[in-house]
Amino acid sequence: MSLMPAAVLFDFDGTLIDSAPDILTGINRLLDEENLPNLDLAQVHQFIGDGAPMLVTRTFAAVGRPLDPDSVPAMTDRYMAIYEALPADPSCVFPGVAETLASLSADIPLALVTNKPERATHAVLEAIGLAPYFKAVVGGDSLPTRKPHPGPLLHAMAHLAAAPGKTIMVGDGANDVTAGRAAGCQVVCVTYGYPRMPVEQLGADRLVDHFRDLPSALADLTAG
Ligand SMILES: O=C(O)COP(=O)(O)O
Ligand SMILES: [Mg+2]
Repeated sequence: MSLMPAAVLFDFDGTLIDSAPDILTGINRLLDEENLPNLDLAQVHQFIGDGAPMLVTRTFAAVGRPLDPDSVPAMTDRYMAIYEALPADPSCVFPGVAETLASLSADIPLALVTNKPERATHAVLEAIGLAPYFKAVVGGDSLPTRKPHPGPLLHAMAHLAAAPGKTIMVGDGANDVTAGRAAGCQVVCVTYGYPRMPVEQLGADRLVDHFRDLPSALADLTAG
């Protein structure tokens, strides 16, 4: 095997899974309950990545009924209950992800570091068959901080006993790059996710158009 990092940390939404259609379904059911107009997929792509409370906050602002900050937690709980009741479809896994994670995880420890709440993250991972590949899972509500804060990445690396300088973060957005840099990691971004800005401008060390290109990008970065 070529030289590889000590560990790899992965973002979830937009990197491993195309979760936006399920998130859209959940958000629109919530909006229906509130007698509000529905969002479309392009809007949801823009609202994913900063955790469920921010998704809900952006949604209500977009349909013209901004939430009082005090009502965000309860509305987020309601959204998560709807989302968790939706069956996760294994076809949401991006091409090449399952095979690549299977082969990487045979050689190095992998962790998931997502802003999606932890309980829903575990449920989706189990439903789509990716759970066995991760030695640690950190969700957006697992710790007092979430990405772009480096805390969740540092927590995952401590769990894996992996040094930041030898660990690579793989994501799809600015939060992943900012958190990765702040945690002392190199960063790879996929180009097919939900970046909210041109992916070339995120400042990643490498971009990959397809998940199957990841092992060679990891080997390149590790070789320096
Ligand atoms: O729940 C979100 O906002 C998206 O989470 P991510 O960190 O897996 O992209
Ligand atoms: Mg993401």
